Amino acid sequence: MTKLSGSILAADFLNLKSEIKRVENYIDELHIDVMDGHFVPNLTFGFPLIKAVKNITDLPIDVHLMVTNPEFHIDKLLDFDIQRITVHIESTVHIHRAITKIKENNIEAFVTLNPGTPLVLIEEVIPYVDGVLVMSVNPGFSGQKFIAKSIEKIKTLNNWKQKYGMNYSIAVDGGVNSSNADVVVSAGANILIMGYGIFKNPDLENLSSQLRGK
Ligand SMILES: O=C(CO)[C@H](O)[C@H](O)COP(=O)(O)O
Repeated sequence: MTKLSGSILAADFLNLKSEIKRVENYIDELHIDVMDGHFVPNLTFGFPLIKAVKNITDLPIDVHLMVTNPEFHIDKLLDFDIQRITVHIESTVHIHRAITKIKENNIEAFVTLNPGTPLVLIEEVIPYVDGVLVMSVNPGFSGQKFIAKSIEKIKTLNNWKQKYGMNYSIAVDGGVNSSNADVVVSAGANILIMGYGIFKNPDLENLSSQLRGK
């Protein structure tokens, strides 16, 4: 089943409540990018924003830590009743420790990798994760163009499910929209994270009815 996840980076933050209310019936979850201006060249609010979003909606929340030393922040995130924490392979030398800690607290753990990072770097932790997020843009900003080579990564990850006898999720984030969503799903992705594709989409109802449940 394909899930749609709204990346609030593309929302109008001055009207965050109405932005979320406008899309919440058409999506399955919200994606919050926490950026530190160091791991990625952009800054966002961390915990106060998560708290604000939790007060607005009951949608499940995926927190994507685009920060160096993500393990410094996992304890604090446990206070927020979130569905998932996504951690970059490039951001810590202790990825196994970070994943284990997240899972011990009954939160889904996803590992993610930048477009320039080969899949082989995450292979060792595949047996421990609930899912893999393929970054299909260089992280930091909404509204960038989908990097076509990401399709190969999605296909390989899909094949690895058999290799490892696992049924982990495959999420994709960056430049996904109405025109390429079908290709991304056919390659094996089951969670489509979209900023512009959801918050700036005048025909979200149509996209949602086409993709959800597929
Ligand atoms: O991680 C991201 C970019 O770094 C975001 O999730 C981003 O908001 C995706 O937006 P879009 O779908 O418009 O590319």
